[in-house]
Amino acid sequence: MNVLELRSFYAYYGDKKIINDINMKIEKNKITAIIGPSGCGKSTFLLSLNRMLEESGGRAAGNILFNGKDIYSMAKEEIRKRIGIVFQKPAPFPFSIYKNLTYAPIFYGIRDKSRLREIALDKLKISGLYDEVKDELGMSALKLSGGQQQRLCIARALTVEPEVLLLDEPCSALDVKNTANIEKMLINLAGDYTIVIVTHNLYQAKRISDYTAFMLDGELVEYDETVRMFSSPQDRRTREYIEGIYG
Ligand SMILES: Nc1ncnc2c1ncn2[C@@H]1O[C@H](COP(=O)(O)OP(=O)(O)OP(=O)(O)O)[C@@H](O)[C@H]1O
Repeated sequence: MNVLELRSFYAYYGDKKIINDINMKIEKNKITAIIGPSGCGKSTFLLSLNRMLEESGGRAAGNILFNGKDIYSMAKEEIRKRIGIVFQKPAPFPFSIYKNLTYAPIFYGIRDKSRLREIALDKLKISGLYDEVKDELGMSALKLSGGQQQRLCIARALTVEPEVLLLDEPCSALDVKNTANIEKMLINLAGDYTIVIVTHNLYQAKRISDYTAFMLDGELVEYDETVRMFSSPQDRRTREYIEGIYG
């Protein structure tokens, strides 16, 4: 079953076409990796999926269906709640760890203190941070390490129970150990959430994703199960990209 479907989708910054006629279905509760050379439009693609494209000054044309409904006909707040996003640079709010985790649920109307605590602790556990911070929930999130901050940002994105989690190079500022922690977490999350991850790291795409999409100059060149894409790419350009990086 697919959660998101792009139909003849285009994205522009000014007159410049960044995304060119993408048709694609994104499978529910799977990890889909978006790969491609720098500047090919991966981030623009991701921002399009929850309408943050507009905030960054871009413009969309064509359709993106979310559970069959066009996201451009839905309220932005609803889209943001149901399709969360985490960026490359960990960016916790300059508040306590606990407040980072209750901020969005409070914004969306949850007032019950025990419910808020339950949400915060649950997401900390999911992110694997609980044991590391359980006695310091009142501490500023900015005092956490970079890897912990990024796990907190993912936990925070999950506090409003999105269906889809978008991640834009979430590990590129992290070391190997922190990257491994996040990859493990994402694999665990995939049973309950649909994950779309932009990565320049082909090994990462191979390790964690079920499907991989290869983009070039704003076009979707090839989209397939990750195992197939890496073992027998159908398009010469995909093969060259994969081989170029490896070789
Ligand atoms: N806010 C913006 N305003 C104008 N042009 C932009 C904006 N954001 C991105 N672009 C342009 O859109 C094109 C695609 O950028 P994008 O960030 O989507 O590529 P990318 O594949 O994610 O690149 P990288 O791997 O380097 O992050 C680039 O030419 C970039 O300069």
